[in-house]
Amino acid sequence: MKTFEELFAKLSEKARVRPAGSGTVAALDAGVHAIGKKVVEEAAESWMAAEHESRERAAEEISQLLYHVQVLMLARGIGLDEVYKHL
Ligand SMILES: N=c1c2ncn([C@@H]3O[C@H](COP(=O)(O)OP(=O)(O)OP(=O)(O)O)[C@@H](O)[C@H]3O)c2ncn1[C@@H]1O[C@H](COP(=O)(O)O)[C@@H](O)[C@H]1O
Repeated sequence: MKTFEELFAKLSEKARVRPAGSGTVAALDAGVHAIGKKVVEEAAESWMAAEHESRERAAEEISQLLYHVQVLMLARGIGLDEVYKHL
């Protein structure tokens, strides 16, 4: 388990070190368009799970949505503070 900030730190490190076998590195290499499609896909799955499945399944889909949102941020070089200032 990790917090939103801890996951972002981990993914930032993956982007910097680029370890072999990292799904995050592969996603970053695929680019903003492909990452954006994953964000939309996970958003839809989160919605469907929240409406039709268990709380646990919805939480799982939402965690995947948060992951792909963070990858999108990294792909555009957007830091947490740049997002938080709008909250
Ligand atoms: N939290 C996540 C996480 N959530 C979702 N995903 C990715 O999102 C996919 C889930 O998408 P789907 O439900 O569509 O599953 P799928 O259709 O079977 O997968 P695809 O065909 O779409 O790849 C997973 O297969 C992972 O590739 C994640 N990948 C990584 N993390 C975290 O990121 C860290 C770094 O990961 P790597 O970069 O792979 O080392 C990991 O230690 C985890 O903590």
